[in-house]
Amino acid sequence: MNPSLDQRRRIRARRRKLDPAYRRAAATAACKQLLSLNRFQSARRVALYLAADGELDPLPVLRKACAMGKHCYLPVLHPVREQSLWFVRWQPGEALHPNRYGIAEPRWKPQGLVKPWALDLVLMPLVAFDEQGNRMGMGGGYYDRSFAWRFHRHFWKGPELVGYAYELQKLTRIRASKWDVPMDAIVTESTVYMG
Ligand SMILES: Nc1nc2c(c(=O)[nH]1)N(C=O)[C@@H](CNc1ccc(C(=O)N[C@@H](CCC(=O)O)C(=O)O)cc1)CN2
Ligand SMILES: Nc1ncnc2c1ncn2[C@@H]1O[C@H](COP(=O)(O)OP(=O)(O)OP(=O)(O)O)[C@@H](O)[C@H]1O
Repeated sequence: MNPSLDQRRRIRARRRKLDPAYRRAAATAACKQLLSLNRFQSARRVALYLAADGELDPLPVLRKACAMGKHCYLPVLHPVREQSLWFVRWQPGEALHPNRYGIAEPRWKPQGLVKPWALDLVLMPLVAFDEQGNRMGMGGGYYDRSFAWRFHRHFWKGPELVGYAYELQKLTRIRASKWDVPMDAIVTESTVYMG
């Protein structure tokens, strides 16, 4: 069996088993870590995600960011571009609908859409990471496709890509594929790993 498939399944299962009290404490602690970063404080347009499958919950960050006057965006499966993402402005209380994976997303409207390169900071959901900034996701290649243009940029690399995950999702080393877009930093409930 493909070892990374097996690993993906194992980590997802471990993540789902965390108890609610730990989840809440971790969501608060990770939010504090993120808020302490200059690159978060100076970001105006921030993309986050809505937690699914036991992911570390960025809702405290979303609330705080909105209160700080930042514009918050959520990933939406691109209607025509295969396995790619768009980002749609969203605020707590606005309507959400499940996408084909059952993950809640806002309905896109032309005026609320932003291209990935127009964001300042992207909080990336992930299944596993390593300290070098390598990321293993859910296996759809969505974030890799959406930020592949980064490979052709030498100076301006667009938004800061910040992984957001539980400490238990850290692996010693992830073997990156050529299409894997590395992250600039990873924030967990206990640490910030800087790329
Ligand atoms: N919260 C959150 N939102 C996100 C992502 C994410 O990782 N987390 N994505 C990050 O890319 C995109 C969605 N990507 C996903 C890719 C695969 C599966 C998934 O569950 N796949 C099934 C098998 C495939 C199927 O059901 O058709 C599985 O692995 O069991 C879910 C989301 C956009 N939104
Ligand atoms: N830029 C790209 N162009 C074409 N195909 C790509 C690109 N990036 C990834 N893929 C394809 O997507 C598939 C899934 O990639 P991978 O397993 O790295 O996804 P992932 O990062 O885990 O998923 P996600 O970003 O959705 O969480 C691979 O088969 C890969 O060939």
